[in-house]
Amino acid sequence: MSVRELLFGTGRDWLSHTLSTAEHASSEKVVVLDDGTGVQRQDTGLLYLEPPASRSNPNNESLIVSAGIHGNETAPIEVLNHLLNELLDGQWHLACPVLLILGNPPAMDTGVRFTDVNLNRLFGGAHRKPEYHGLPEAERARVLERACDAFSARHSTNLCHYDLHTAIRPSLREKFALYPFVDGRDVPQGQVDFLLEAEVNTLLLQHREGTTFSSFSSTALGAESFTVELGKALPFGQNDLTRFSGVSNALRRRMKGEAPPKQDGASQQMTIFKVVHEILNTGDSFRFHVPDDVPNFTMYDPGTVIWEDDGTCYRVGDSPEGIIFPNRNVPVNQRVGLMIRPCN
Ligand SMILES: O=C(O)CCC(=O)N[C@@H](CCC(=O)O)C(=O)O
Ligand SMILES: [Zn+2]
Repeated sequence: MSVRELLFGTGRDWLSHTLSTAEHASSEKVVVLDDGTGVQRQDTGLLYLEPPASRSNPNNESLIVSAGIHGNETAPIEVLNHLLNELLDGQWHLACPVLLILGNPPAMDTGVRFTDVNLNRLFGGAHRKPEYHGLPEAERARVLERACDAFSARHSTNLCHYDLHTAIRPSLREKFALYPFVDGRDVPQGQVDFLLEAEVNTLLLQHREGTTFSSFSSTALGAESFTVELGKALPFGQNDLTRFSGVSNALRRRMKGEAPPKQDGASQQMTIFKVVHEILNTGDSFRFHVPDDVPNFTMYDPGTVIWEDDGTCYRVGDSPEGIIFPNRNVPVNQRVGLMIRPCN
């Protein structure tokens, strides 16, 4: 029997196993690969990978890599599943501890962003709020936080978390990352180089702490964390995975413990924006003036009214601002979009 079948059952791999057990927690299972790497299936969509103690970890790091926090963002899920299949098939050897996560299996199974409530607003303990009590996403946020806590307790040195997403709208800048806000922390150059290696050449600096998965791992675990947006969200089977080869190659290189490639200074440059305003749905009188079909990074001139309600009118300030993730169909008090301004 192949390693894949031992872990996931006849004819299955991690993704098909995760979809088939989406409605219930799968039992724990451990398999040791021929090269001594331990693979522990901790729960549905939750895998802990540990190289043998005798192997060196040249980059001295540990990685949490997640996808499918939104169930309809399928390309990053397929990317992680392919990388895992390569590892299980013996195509390369793992050098560092890795926690691999498929975030929201029931939503993945039905091809929706979430089933009851947006999982990526429930981290940092937000899942404990009474209004989320008993909802499947609240329980999943608790399970994921606990798994990340346990992983970081074992592997706290140079812990990094990449939470992979795709966007609802097209983007004028196709691939971009968001760096969660932590007071006084700057983005390390090594992380910028990794993002460029992954063909992500735009970075957004958050202006305050949030309740996203990357914000949780950054604040609570001290990880270097990013939400990474890799293109437009499409259903399973419709992704052109060649568009994701940058992130796939960069993650494989990190998992193998290889040194970063030499940067080509002229062509590789990160464009950085800072978030200047988070638009929230304020309730009955909230009016959002961004049309439904504008792409991410559409820029607005100073003075443009972006949103208003009976008490507030938000206008673009003294220099142009861009819109990210515009989405008027969110519950009261949730994010309708982000306004950004270029830093360089
Ligand atoms: O395209 C959209 O409107 C949403 C894409 C998405 O899921 N983005 C993440 C960003 C998380 C962050 O701010 O770090 C989200 O909204 O959860
Ligand atoms: Zn997403």
